[in-house]
Amino acid sequence: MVDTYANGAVRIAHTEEKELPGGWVVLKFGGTSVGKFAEGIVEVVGAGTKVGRTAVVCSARSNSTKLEGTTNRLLRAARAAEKPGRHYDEIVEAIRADHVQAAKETIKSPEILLAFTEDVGEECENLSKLLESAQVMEEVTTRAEDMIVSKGEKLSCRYMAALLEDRSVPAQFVDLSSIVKTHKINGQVLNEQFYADLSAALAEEVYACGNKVPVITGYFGAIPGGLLNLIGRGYTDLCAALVAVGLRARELQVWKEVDGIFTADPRKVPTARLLPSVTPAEAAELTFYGSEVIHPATMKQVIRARIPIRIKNVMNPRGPGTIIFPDAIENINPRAPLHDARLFRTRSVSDATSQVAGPKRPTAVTIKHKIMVLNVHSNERTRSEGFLMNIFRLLLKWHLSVDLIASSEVHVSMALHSESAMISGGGDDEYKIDNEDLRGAVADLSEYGVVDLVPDMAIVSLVGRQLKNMVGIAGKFFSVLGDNNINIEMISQGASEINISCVIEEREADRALNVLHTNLFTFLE
Ligand SMILES: Nc1ncnc2c1ncn2[C@@H]1O[C@H](COP(=O)(O)OP(=O)(O)O)[C@@H](O)[C@H]1O
Ligand SMILES: N[C@@H](CC(=O)OP(=O)(O)O)C(=O)O
Repeated sequence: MVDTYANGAVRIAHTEEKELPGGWVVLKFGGTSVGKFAEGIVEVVGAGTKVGRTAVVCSARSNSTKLEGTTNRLLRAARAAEKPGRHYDEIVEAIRADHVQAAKETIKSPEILLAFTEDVGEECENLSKLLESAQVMEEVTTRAEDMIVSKGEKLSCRYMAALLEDRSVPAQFVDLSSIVKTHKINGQVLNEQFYADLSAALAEEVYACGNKVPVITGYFGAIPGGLLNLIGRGYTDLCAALVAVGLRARELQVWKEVDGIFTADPRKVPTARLLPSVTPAEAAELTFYGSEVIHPATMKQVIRARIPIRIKNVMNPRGPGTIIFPDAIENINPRAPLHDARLFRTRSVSDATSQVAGPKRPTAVTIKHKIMVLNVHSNERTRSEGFLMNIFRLLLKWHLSVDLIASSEVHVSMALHSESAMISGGGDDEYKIDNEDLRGAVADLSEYGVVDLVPDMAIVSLVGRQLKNMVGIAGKFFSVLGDNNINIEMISQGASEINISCVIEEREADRALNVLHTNLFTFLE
């Protein structure tokens, strides 16, 4: 007799699952991929099921750009619920219509289409109720906001599961919106035990799908403090990573609309080349300094579990992509898996560990936009140790985090990044500070020295595991910028042995990227 779950899925013994050829591969698809290439996703998943066990994790749908996507619409609905009137109704209706329309265009089976349309209706009705009650309470709490946002992934995954079924790939929608049992985590949120427990719980959800492909909501659970608050946008990457860890997957595949990681942003540098592989530390550095290919928390989890991450393109599934391959186990620092575990290093070129075969070259060049430099020149009364301590204390107080720092005994320059504008004006208008935290920080910092702000800047970074062995590379980096009349506001080199960064004017950013790529990458051919 066939052993089945309550939902009808065939139960496969866990031991048997592990014996299946190839093991588990976890596939993560972002919102724009679901929005624009849903049928391409079906093909990728269908092909995956032929060679091993496949689990799918999806973000909320975006028809064109993330800005106009479901998550942003849901957040706008939450803001509308904070004001009087039912202005959120039209947003809910737009979300509903959008999903139904997508299904009508792609799902052929009338039964599957009908069932999906009814599910969408129910989810949207429930969403309206959530918004209504938030309005009555005159507050959208973090918890309510998370519940509102979770609808995006639910709708998206219901759609992908329906489409897979329609194309004869047996699939099962998996809702993780209440996977986190708050009483179990004992107030300790996002520590390693929490992630370990969660990974195990996610694997159980997958096993419960039996022989069907699980289509898992990237939104996972009622984390105290809020998923959006604590993890931020891009939480689906982390969810996929935890599923991969729980399943001890053979590989985590992150499907995007770009062939993989390039030597520079291919949309800005036409001669950029696809990199077959990068190290976890390089990928982390690139993500932090503007080439956001993968959420940083994601990498930490999978690399610690020694699972390779492959970046692939939904528009070109046959392409090899880029693989982020975990380091050898002895080099993984369990507390900080993206960093070298050795305490003592040598930067000497004769160091045995630095004898890399083949030509030495930087891995990639990247730009981080929306940077502002904050300079503090100490007044003479303060001693240097106390000076730096006070500055960092005030940055903490005002929730400002520093991307890059250069300091002398009595002067400190810090590059700050913010997605939202902290300053307005410029051109013929006076600059003014729009952000409360920045205003508070400037007022407090002024007690310790003279403060000035330099807006409209960008960080340009050269990243590569071989940089530390490339004698003269820093000189070349700065002279290429100088030869092209690109003024450097601030330099930081040495803190990371795989990164050389400096701050330049935003208006020069794309030109800098191109001249650096031309001069530091192509001459090495
Ligand atoms: N070095 C790089 N390699 C690949 N993509 C890069 C790089 N630097 C920046 N990017 C940009 O990162 C984006 C990632 O791909 P995409 O799938 O479009 O993003 P998202 O997942 O945010 O929708 C692309 O828009 C690409 O232009
Ligand atoms: N839907 C969420 C979470 C997410 O991870 O999105 P994406 O995978 O498309 O970056 C967002 O837009 O932030």
